Amino acid sequence: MTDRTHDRMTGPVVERRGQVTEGSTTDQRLLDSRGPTDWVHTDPWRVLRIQAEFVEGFGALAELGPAIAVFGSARTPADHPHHAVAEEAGRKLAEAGFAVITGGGPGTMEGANKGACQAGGVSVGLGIELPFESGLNQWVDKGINFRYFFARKTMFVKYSQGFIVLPGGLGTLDELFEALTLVQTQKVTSFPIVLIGKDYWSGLLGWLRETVLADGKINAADLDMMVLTDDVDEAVRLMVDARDDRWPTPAPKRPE
Ligand SMILES: C/C(=C\CNc1ncnc2c1ncn2[C@@H]1O[C@H](COP(=O)(O)O)[C@@H](O)[C@H]1O)CO
Repeated sequence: MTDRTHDRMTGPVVERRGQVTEGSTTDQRLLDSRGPTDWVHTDPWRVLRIQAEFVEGFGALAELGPAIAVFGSARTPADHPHHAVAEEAGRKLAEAGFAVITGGGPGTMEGANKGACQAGGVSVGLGIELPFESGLNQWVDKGINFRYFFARKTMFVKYSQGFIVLPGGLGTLDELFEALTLVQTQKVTSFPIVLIGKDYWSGLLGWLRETVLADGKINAADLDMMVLTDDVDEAVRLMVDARDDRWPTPAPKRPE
């Protein structure tokens, strides 16, 4: 007969004989509020929190409809021309029937949310928990706060039909290059990426062409994934065209 008195069960994991490790059971940890709390910082527990971020994000955004993400610097002052461009982009995207998704933070994000909100559109902010608290800007009407960048990034790509990228720093570059990689590897299809700000972005595009392309690290066609413009109307038109290609106007219903 097996002596089960020394079995240790932690959820689905059973430990016996030499494999038994010291520690409390899951129930004990749940019910004994005086017990150690460091277990909530363990990886298995973190997985549940990550899962919860996906579940909450998918739930909150499932019925958003066509949306465009607008990226750009968190540091753009409200009186900077880039802020006005972001506001114009948010407004014109909303007027074209798009929800506008930003990182929900200050600067360019706030500009785009303000434009969308004031135009009566759906203004979304996907915030990120950072060591320096900034919170969702006041123009976000539907906001989700994420702990994990990767869960948040999934939401941007899953719920946007295109990206508009205004001048920005490392965060913006990360978002731009992630989108480019996803399009290049065909993880997303029919996904326009428009850079607004010729003066700001020309240097980067020149380096991609003259160094990265010249050295054979990308194909010429990869550069065509981005359109560079100063014209917000052109940026919005490209988004509308992509939407129309993807969802052509449904044929009128035949009378019953
Ligand atoms: C820097 C400050 C606050 C930062 N708060 C942010 N809130 C939400 N999203 C953010 C924040 N900072 C960066 N992001 C994301 O990256 C992009 C901007 O980063 P950049 O380095 O400024 O270019 C932006 O699109 C967000 O998605 C206090 O001012």
